[in-house]
Amino acid sequence: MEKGTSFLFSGITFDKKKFAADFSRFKEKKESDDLVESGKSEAEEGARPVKKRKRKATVADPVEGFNVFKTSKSSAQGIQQNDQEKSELSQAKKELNRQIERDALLRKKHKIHISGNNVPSPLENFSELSSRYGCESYLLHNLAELGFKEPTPIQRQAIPVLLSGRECFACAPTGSGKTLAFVCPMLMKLKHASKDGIRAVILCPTRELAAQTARESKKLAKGKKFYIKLLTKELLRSGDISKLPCDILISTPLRLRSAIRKKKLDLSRVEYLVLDESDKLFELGLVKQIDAVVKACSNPSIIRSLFSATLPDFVEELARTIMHDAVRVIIGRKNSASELIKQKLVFAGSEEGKLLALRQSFAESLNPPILLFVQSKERAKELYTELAFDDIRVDVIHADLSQSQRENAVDDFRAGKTWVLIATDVIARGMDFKGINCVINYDFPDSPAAYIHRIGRSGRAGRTGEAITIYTEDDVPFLRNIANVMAASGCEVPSWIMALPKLKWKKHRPQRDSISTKPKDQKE
Ligand SMILES: Nc1ncnc2c1ncn2[C@@H]1O[C@H](COP(=O)(O)OP(=O)(O)OP(=O)(O)O)[C@@H](O)[C@H]1O
Repeated sequence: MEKGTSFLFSGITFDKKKFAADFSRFKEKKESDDLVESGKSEAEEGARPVKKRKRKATVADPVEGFNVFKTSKSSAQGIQQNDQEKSELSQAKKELNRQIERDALLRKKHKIHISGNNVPSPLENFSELSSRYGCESYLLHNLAELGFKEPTPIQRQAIPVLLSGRECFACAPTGSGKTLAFVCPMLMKLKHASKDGIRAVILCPTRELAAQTARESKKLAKGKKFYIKLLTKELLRSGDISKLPCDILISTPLRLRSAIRKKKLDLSRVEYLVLDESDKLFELGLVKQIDAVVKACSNPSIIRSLFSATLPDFVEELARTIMHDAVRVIIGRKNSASELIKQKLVFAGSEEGKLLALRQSFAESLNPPILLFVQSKERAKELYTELAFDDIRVDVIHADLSQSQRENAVDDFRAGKTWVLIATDVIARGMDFKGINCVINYDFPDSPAAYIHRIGRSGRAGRTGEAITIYTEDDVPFLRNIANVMAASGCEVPSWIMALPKLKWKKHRPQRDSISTKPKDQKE
């Protein structure tokens, strides 16, 4: 990728060298004004329109330095025209500078950090979707109906980037509206439903997230007949799905690769590919599947984008190998937790101590909905068995459950039928449960990224939330990394934790004593 340019702290002086790209874009625009009759060029779509210049048709266009055959009259006219051109050029430069300054202020206000060439102006409001990009009324209507008054910071910047036909990798806090940031431009670019094969693909790491994304996309597309399909097991079994009309296909990588292998799908016409929770998708277990999908999406003009709340350097490096002239958008600090979450660390001496502390805190004040994370499905089952007989509406979700059991667990939690949901990391990413009051890390998370995603199930869409992380002696060496995340998002951390040595952290999933309080001979 080419070296990034950030306008964030730029002044108002127009530096031709620094803004060579913008300057040349401006020049190109002037030169092509008479040629472009309708429709916006990519550059025009990106920057706000610079005042259009009407060229005079009376004088033959001089070729610079070769005007020796001109009459004195025409050279006088030429000088006059030159003056006019100069003054128009300086006006346009001023306007461009003002725009750059406005963009910088807006980005600064919303903590939008960018790098890349000719990054389009961020959105000031949703109505710019129609004034700048000709957005259809159904979409604006749906945004209003969903109660979205203002674009979130990631939406302000990523939507114009994608609408300008640029590839994008984006990192923004959990619960900050990344889904809309990629679905909205996708719908706008696709324009109408078509039966010409699959035109867009969204990959999500889990079935639950894929189902949620499909549902949210349909809400945004309401009133417009798009074919938005979730690639389910049933759909995959139902014979030839290659003929199925499908504008947007949403899937997990495993299922999609399986469809590609069985030659059930043709992805050669895909125009847009989104990798949601991209760092998860690039993890060892999934990267081969992603590779297969990326290869199958062979359309040379495909626009790819990567979104996540955590974007480690290795993902950026991988992304650079597949993306062209991409724009990088970071909201706030990279790899940080949402500032809306009050984070706490609690020490427990043993597994028994953990359970006791949990029961006590539930007895004192239970403020559902609560999401409780443990490190494995075995431990999820054990904790469920312990709490199921307490006077709490508790449920559990993990990978050993059938798809319908998993769906029911999510639906009941969403509907408020379940107060406390015990979960493994299977729902740690992307899941949008409205108004979770508290996330409890019953077992310490196995990485800082897992911590950020787990606690990010609360404190979403502008609401506040709470996160409690229980740690034992085994977890102490890893405390510092979590404490760093906490401190970076403004939470207080005991000084002794900040004084702990920094550890290079791979995966921390220690062997823990059983949660079960049943005597050994009564355990299954
Ligand atoms: N412009 C907006 N104004 C208000 N709410 C919004 C806006 N855009 C999205 N939301 C809401 O914010 C919530 C979080 O959005 P979303 O699930 O896309 O977050 P995310 O950034 O993808 O989070 P995660 O990193 O956890 O996947 C959703 O309930 C969504 O409906």
